[in-house]
Amino acid sequence: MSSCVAYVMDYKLAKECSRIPNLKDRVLENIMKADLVDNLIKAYGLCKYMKISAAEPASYDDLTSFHSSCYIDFLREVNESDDLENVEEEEADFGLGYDCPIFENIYNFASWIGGGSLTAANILINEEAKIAINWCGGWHHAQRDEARGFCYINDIVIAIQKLREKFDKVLYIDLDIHHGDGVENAFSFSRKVMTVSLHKYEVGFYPCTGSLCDVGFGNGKYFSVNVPLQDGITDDRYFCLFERVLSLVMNAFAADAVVVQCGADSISGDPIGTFNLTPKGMGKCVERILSYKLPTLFLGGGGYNITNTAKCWTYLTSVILRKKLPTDIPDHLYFTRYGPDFDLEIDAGLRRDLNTIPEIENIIKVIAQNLSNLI
Ligand SMILES: CN(c1ccc(C(=O)NO)cc1)S(=O)(=O)c1ccc(-c2ccccn2)s1
Ligand SMILES: [Zn+2]
Repeated sequence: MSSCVAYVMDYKLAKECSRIPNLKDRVLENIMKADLVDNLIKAYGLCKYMKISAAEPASYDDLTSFHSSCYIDFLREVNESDDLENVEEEEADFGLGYDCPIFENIYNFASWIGGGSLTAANILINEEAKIAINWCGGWHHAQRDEARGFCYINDIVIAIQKLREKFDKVLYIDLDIHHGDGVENAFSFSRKVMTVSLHKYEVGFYPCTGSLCDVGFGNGKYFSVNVPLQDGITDDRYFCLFERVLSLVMNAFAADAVVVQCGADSISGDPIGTFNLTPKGMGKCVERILSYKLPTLFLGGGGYNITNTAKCWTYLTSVILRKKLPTDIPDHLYFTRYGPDFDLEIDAGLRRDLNTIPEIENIIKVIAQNLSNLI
């Protein structure tokens, strides 16, 4: 059955990396997360409604379409090195170490990360589908010449640059609890890419950027939109804010395509995140984005309760496909990971919502003022 939705699977990412000895926890966790998502989507029988595409690895030229050649050359050097200790003195120059440790095969890992979203972008460019999904993508913190915040390659920037070969203006929407700083920085001087990030903004909360007055620079002034939030925001208040902000954005920016980062660390119960959203709440934002009827690329991102992340992205896949799913988790390879409730739904927690109505009204007022400069 032909479908307007394409689903990119990074098969080789998991295979390529699962053989790597002493792979760092965070990287391993991301591979496990991808495997959980793939298996849950398959278990719900959603693949029959999508065109399944295997990710192609990004080439050196693809990676250096955004990242500096000295950064990518260093990743290649590490990849070929048989003694990781002898590259340690340089790693700090490229943000490697701590949150982004180096490991064997790091270049191959990077090319698969970049390749998944690039494959999805090409599917939209070639009109093989109207919507493309890559839950393995969404690494929004990586900068031109350094890894940051568990992100080695900014697959989102690489994909947006590729989309702009056909679509003049691209709207980027970031729903991860963390500010999408790497994508915003890449396009902060551009009028052709509008970045909209809804995120927690609090002293000491990574990456500590994305304030309301952060609007872009030069020619790109007012083409960066930031929605700074506090702990505990709920579905209703988040969607009300999302709807009003995106209405202002769509009125000021005639997008030809949309890219959405759906970081699941915004969902209640995440060990790092402190919002109180549920997949249904994020799903209402996805439905609003689908109503624009534009070529759209959906990507993953953060999410550190990996079974909740798998539930969230499986639910969002069903929203994109307009298929209603039974809430009982179907039997499959990882069924036992979903106990004790074995339920697809994630309930909101009891966390208090620290976002007040006056603060939300002020956010809307300031964003409206800023975007009025573009009309
Ligand atoms: C580097 N950090 C990031 C960066 C990016 C993200 C992210 O998900 N971005 O979208 C999350 C944490 S950080 O300093 O906040 C943390 C490092 C390790 C953290 C941690 C690890 C386990 C449990 C709780 N917290 S938070
Ligand atoms: Zn995040």
